[in-house]
Formats: sequence, structure tokens, C-alpha cells
Amino acid sequence: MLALDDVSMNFGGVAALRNVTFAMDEGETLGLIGPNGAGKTTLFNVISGVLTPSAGRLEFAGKPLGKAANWRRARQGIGRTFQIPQPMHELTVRENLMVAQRFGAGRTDGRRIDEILDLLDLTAKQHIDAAHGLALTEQKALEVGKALAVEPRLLMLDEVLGGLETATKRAFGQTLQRVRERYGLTMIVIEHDIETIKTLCPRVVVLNFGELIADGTPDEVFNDARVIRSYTGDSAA
Ligand SMILES: Nc1ncnc2c1ncn2[C@@H]1O[C@H](COP(=O)(O)OP(=O)(O)OP(=O)(O)O)[C@@H](O)[C@H]1O
Repeated sequence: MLALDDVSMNFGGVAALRNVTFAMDEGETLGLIGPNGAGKTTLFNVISGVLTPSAGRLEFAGKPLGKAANWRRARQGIGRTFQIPQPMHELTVRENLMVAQRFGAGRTDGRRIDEILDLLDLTAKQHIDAAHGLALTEQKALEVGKALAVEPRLLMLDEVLGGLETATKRAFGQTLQRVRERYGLTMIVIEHDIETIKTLCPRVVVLNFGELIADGTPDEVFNDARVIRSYTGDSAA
């Protein structure tokens, strides 16, 4: 369903992505890991149309992805969250979801919004000011809700579980699994917590300095000497 072929992204002299090639089947959940600055968010930006890659080709649902434009990618079925929750100010939780739906899906469908609120445990908060009235987990849930409101087939989550306490993280991980099953989603998950990755993702891709250095099951990847070296910086590992 998603294929990247030799994708590179340069920012001036910085090569944030170097010839990244991988493909995903419909329904797969892929964990995307790598040390800070490895290129994970840049990869999301390239797939979601925030950035046009310097080189390479992207294909989604059998069609080439053209010039970057995030609304166009959303309408093609690609939804994503941002690392820092970005609720729209002076709007309620429900209004935030409605704006996201209109932007990304080109329509408003109150029943889908009700369902998203319910799945993410936000129904009781739907009329609260989204920028000021939500706890951290709820802010994260709203960020996921906005991505779901665009009615994606591919959902990309950028450290959506980051900063949460272990028990909350586990519970939120289960919520994400319910969401995935409900909508039959293909997912890419950026996450630093190894236990969460193992629970959610049967397959893991590792980036280091913009290069894809491993692609396999969590056990394969976490035992890979190159991956261990990329985290420890220890050339003897
Ligand atoms: N807009 C930009 N302009 C210049 N350099 C950038 C830009 N965006 C990212 N970079 C650089 O590209 C590299 C990859 O950054 P990116 O944010 O994609 O990494 P990451 O793996 O998501 O890191 P983190 O885990 O810290 O979020 C870094 O060296 C970063 O400084």
C-alpha cells in the first residue's frame, strides 16, 4: 500500500534521509525507531506531504504521490499526528475534530466524530476548550482524533505516547489497537519505548543518520549489532 523508493531529503548540507527504500502492505503496523535526529519526523513529513523529498519516489495505494501538499495527502487517505499537540485555539474538542474532518476528508459527518470521541474517551470533554482544558493524555488523544477525522487508511503517529506514565501508556496503547481494528488501519508508529513497540508493532524499521539500517521483527531488530551501536555509539558492540 505504501512504497518508498530511494527517498532522500537534504536540508542544505544535512542529509536527513538517505536513499530510504521500504514498502508496507495494507493492514501492517510498522514501528519506526532510531536515535534523536535519525530522520523519523522528516520521513513522516515526506510521506504526509509537508515536505517534497530531494530525490526518490513514493507510491500510495498503487499511485505515485505527487508534489507535497498535506491537504491533498489527507484526501488520499494519509493521516498523521504531530510530536507537539497542536489544538486549534478557541475551539472546543469537537470543533477541532470537525475542522480536521472538513480539511482532510472534505465533508462533515457528525456520527464519525461521535464515534472518534467515544473510541478515544473524549465524549465527556467534547465541549471543553481544547487548548486549555485538557490533561496531557487527552491532548494526545485529541491529536490522534484529528488524524482519524481525515478518514485515513494510513495513520502515522509521531511519539504520541511520549511523556506518558507507564500505566497510562499501556492503556493508551490498547486504545490505539482498538482504533486500528475499528478502521482497519495501516499504521506507522514513531516511539522510543521498546515495550510499547514490541506490543504494537510486529515489524520495526530503524533509521540512523537518515539511513535505513534494519527492517525486521522487534526481536531481530533489537538484537542487531548495528542497531545497538546506533544507540550506544559503541563501535565494539
Ligand atoms: N527543517 C529543517 N531544516 C534543517 N534541518 C532539519 C530540518 N528538519 C530536520 N532537520 C535535521 O534533519 C535531521 C533529522 O531530523 P528529524 O527531526 O527528522 O529526526 P528525528 O529522528 O525525528 O529526531 P527526534 O527523535 O529527536 O524527533 C536532524 O539533523 C535535524 O536537525
